[in-house]
Amino acid sequence: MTLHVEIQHRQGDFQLDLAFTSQTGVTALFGASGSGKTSVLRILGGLVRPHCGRIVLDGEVLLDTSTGVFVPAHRRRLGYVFQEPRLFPHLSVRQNLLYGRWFSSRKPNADDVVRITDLLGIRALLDRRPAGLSGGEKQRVAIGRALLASPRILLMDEPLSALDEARKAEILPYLERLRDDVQLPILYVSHAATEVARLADQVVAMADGKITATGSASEILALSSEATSREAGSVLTGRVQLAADEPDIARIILADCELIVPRGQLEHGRRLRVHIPAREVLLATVRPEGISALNILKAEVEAINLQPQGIADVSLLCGGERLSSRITALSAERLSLVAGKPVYAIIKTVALDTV
Ligand SMILES: Nc1ncnc2c1ncn2[C@@H]1O[C@H](COP(=O)(O)OP(=O)(O)OP(=O)(O)O)[C@@H](O)[C@H]1O
Repeated sequence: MTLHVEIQHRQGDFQLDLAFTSQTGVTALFGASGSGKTSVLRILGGLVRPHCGRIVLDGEVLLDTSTGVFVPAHRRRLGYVFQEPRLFPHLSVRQNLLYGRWFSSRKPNADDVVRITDLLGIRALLDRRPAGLSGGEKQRVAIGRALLASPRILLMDEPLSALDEARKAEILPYLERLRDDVQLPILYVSHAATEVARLADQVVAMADGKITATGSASEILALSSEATSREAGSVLTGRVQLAADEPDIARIILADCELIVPRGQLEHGRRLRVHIPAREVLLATVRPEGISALNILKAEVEAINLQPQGIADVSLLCGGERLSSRITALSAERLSLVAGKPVYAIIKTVALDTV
């Protein structure tokens, strides 16, 4: 799958001006509120016609303002999942799920319904009404409805933002399954670094209607640019290991070290990306004792970048992994940090943001 997007569009005082190409996998449109992410999705979905633009999906031109091509929304075969599930309250889950077929050229059959309801863990809910479902269940039904319309790509607009942390944790593994098992291309709008770290193969960072950076999740989330500074940090990839004698925790096995995190809904053996915000990584020059943090990693200072307002961004090497720590310049000075110095990186387990 290749999606090529070029847009120039003014709405009120706001100007969108961007171009990007996304490949198979999950591409995240990542940026602060008001950066224009939803506007891009609405234009892609055919809900808004931009002043100037060209959108090509796998060689098919969906929009080209220079030649007057505008494929209407219902013919684009794109699945749309919004922040709110937008289910019909008077229809059962089954009827809600099948609603999307009216707009699909490929009608789902009974096998499709079984496959998708199993994938999303909603088969037992088929005869229920939306009013009786939890927020997480409703959103999984909304995802199922979008999938049953056989989309070529799924557009997701902050699909977890209306949910509490527990419901987010419930849905994230299903999105990972869509990415890994179904291999459905997803364009995922989010301002949450945690979700982007966990899901995205490619990140398009946006600010003020423009693209500020594109790259892998680890490249973009390591940046301390204006768009990401609050969440600057590292993205580490490992495999989940669960042990019967450790019922509450999971170990994330990385290249040369491991992290302990709350078990939550994590599945044994699954590849997982964890985002560790730089502000949650403390440094010590001797191994701390009598401390509640479970993750204390041996590391070496790679580089120190002094930032405005007395902040120091410290890049660390932990075995084969690169970890960022954001401390005050005063602390860096007091610890006499220099490149090559051995240190201990202390990560609060709850700060791992795997959920
Ligand atoms: N129909 C419209 N008319 C005028 N301005 C609009 C319109 N729709 C959106 N905007 C403005 O465009 C800008 C981008 O909005 P958009 O919703 O795309 O941002 P976003 O990054 O998705 O933000 P959020 O995460 O808060 O949804 C905002 O300043 C918004 O006020």
